[in-house]
Amino acid sequence: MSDQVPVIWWVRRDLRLGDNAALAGAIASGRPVVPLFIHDETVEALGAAAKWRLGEGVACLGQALSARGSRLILRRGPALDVLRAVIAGTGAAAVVWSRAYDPASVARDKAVKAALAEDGVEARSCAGHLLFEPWTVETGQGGFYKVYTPYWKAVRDRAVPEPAPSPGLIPRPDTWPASDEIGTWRMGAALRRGAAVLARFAPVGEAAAQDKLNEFATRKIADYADRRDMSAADATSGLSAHLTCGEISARACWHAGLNAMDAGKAGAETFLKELVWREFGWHLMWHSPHIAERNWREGWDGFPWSTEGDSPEATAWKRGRTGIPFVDAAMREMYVTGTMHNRARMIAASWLTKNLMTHWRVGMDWFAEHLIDWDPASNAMGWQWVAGSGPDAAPYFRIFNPVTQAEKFDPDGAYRDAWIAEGRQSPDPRALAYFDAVPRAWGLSPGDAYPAPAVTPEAGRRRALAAYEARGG
Ligand SMILES: Cc1cc2nc3c(=O)[nH]c(=O)nc-3n(C[C@H](O)[C@H](O)[C@H](O)COP(=O)(O)OP(=O)(O)OC[C@H]3O[C@@H](n4cnc5c(N)ncnc54)[C@H](O)[C@@H]3O)c2cc1C
Repeated sequence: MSDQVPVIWWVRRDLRLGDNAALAGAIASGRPVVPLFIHDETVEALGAAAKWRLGEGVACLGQALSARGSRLILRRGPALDVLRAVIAGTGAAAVVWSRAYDPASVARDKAVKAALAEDGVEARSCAGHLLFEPWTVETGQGGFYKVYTPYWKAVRDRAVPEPAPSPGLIPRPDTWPASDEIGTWRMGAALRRGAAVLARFAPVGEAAAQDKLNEFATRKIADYADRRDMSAADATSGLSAHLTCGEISARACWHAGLNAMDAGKAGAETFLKELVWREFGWHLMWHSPHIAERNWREGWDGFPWSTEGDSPEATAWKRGRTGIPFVDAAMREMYVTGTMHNRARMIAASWLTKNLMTHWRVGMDWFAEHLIDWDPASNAMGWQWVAGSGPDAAPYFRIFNPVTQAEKFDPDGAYRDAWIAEGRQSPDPRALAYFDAVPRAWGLSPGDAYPAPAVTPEAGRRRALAAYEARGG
């Protein structure tokens, strides 16, 4: 086969040049590489914030490729149709991509692989999104792990290859296939005016991700274990959206953590453990994909959660207007930055599923719409963990009290002050940004009175526990 027959690098959740086995494999073939991003039905299905963030990441990768004399070709349509069209147009003989593990992508990729094989085109998938392929971690009995700690013990000493450097040269074809302009895809359309606010708060791209990792490993990782729960402390890596988009590899993060551990930085192991929570989420989703659809434990199916996403209580939760400052601060942080502190996610989720007795799916779907770091596995695992219906979940009767949680994790009120404007003399700019981020139709203004809670922590707790006991504990 001629060396000039191109290879297509099908770009998906690996918006990076460094440590990218799919790209490296394409280059190693010695043939011209056609980087291709497809706006297919899995992109169409994304929530508003995640779609906007992906679009920004794709644009950034396009610029990085152009700076190296390559290009990112953009096409829209069902993945197989687009691949066949680009193969026909370029004469490409192979397609290579980084694996995805959510059920919709797995089904698509299987179908694409089979169809391309029938067409006589080589199709190869590579690892890259995770540290450990989900099927490679097995219990002694040959099953999958349902509890985090034994999973951690099973993987913590595994050898993880060092991240590979960025390629020097990306060979280009003589002629490029046609490409859409990303602007015509309007990936921020569903966010409306919220996109401009997010753009101020969300760093994008491989270089930004690497900077964040370096800064974290140099300045923050030593205190990570002690300070990661302090919601206003800026003590975590802030890498989640970069990881979700694949702008940095999990291996690069893992090795930064290992190096910090070798250097005696106390919080480093906790950081590795958190990276492994992400792995565990994907392990669970791979082996039990229903985790994102229904109660992982069937015993919860009869629980009297409200499934009404637009009840007055659920609506107040969605809008950051519950009257419980820690919960409201959390929700507002999400509209402005597209992310939410982990402790705040737990408290916001607990308030919805326990004090407001609303189904975790309502919350999971809402987060999926508004998080730029939306990760189907971590989101589903997190919600089912808080709700009590998941594997290795927090017991239902352990109900977070947002007032005592605030005393512990936001002792000086800095987090609540950062995100709540009502009643403040000179509100924080971030608190004001919330009013620019949310839909005008909500009719909110910083001069509004702060709402009184519809349910107090004590009353909500009693109601939730009564329902739990009626279910038989
Ligand atoms: C209800 C709920 C929903 C969540 N939804 C998401 C989601 O959609 N996307 C997402 O990336 N994370 C989700 N998480 C996990 C966690 O809140 C975020 O990963 C974390 O807040 C990201 O901030 P960071 O990058 O500064 O994390 P760090 O504390 O710096 O951790 C480093 C990395 O480890 C991983 N990680 C950390 N904590 C967890 C965790 N509890 N579960 C899984 N992975 C973790 C993330 O990839 C993170 O970037 C959810 C948690 C809960 C309780």
